[in-house]
Amino acid sequence: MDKLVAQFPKQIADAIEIASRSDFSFYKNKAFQNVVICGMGGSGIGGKMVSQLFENQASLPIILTQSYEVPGFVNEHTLVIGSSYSGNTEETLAAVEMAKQKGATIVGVSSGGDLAQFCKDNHYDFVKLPGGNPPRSMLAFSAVQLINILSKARIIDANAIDTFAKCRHLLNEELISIKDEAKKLAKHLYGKQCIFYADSDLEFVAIRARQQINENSKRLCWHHVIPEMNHNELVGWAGGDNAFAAVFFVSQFMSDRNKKRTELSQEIIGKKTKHVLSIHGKGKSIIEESFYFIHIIDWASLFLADQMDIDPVEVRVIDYLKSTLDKA
Ligand SMILES: O=P(O)(O)OC[C@H]1O[C@H](O)[C@H](O)[C@@H](O)[C@@H]1O
Repeated sequence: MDKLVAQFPKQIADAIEIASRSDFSFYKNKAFQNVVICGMGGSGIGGKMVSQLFENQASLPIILTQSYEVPGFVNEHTLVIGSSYSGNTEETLAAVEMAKQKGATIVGVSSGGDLAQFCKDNHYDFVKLPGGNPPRSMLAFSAVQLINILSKARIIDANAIDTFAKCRHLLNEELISIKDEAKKLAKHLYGKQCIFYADSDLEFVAIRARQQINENSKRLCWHHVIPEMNHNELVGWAGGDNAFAAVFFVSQFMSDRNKKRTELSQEIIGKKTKHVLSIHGKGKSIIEESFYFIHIIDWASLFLADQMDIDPVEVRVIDYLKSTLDKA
């Protein structure tokens, strides 16, 4: 897993290369009214990332769905993107099948599996990713392909992918500080109940933190966002103590009001636990900044696993669940 995380900056370039070779026809003579991305876990996070990062710029609503179904509004004017790294995740496969029944335009993104076959059988456009790795380690690949599909359809800026190229440079330039921050974060989380907070525009960053600590470090944790947590979870901190470690991802692009809310939340939480850490963003755009945060998170989840002498790769409990479901 260390090798895969170290390759994250390079994966961005490799993913752009795959995107540049993709030859699509799905958008020709189509006037889409909405977009639905279907994806779970390590593939779903790419959909969440893209739907949030391009929310203000996109000409259409972009929704992520993480279940066996697509929303009721899906019809022949909907673009549905099925994103599953293995191509075999049953929720995603059921959702794209339902989208097909509703006459939606479908594009698949996977390394193969049943999703590849489904796209082949139905003559849907398909992007093939390099296979053989845990889906969560291939986020750059799935996110870049989603961006490429959306920009090809002119739903987002045609040059959106260029911003991703800049992320690679930022991650390479900042590697030492990224690893230092990740070590600090892992130390902060060790032996405690982890809670991640981010501005609501960057919820996917906090979700990525939760997912990576769950799967790589095998720890329970949760996340919430500013400002919504100010209306409920902050009160729950009445029961908080030093067993909890709070982490705030502080974006440079946060509104002044949310900045103030973050500071006040930190002050209030700081009265309950001495373990409150802020991680400040770097980068010239929110896209660069989110890749910066994600690289810190990914490394931290491995450092934490190492401190606990845990194998970050195995997800035996998910394998057990899936095989039991298969027999049911
Ligand atoms: O990207 P996919 O192949 O659809 O996988 C989605 C998810 O499936 C399983 O639950 C894996 O254990 C997760 O790690 C993965 O993120």
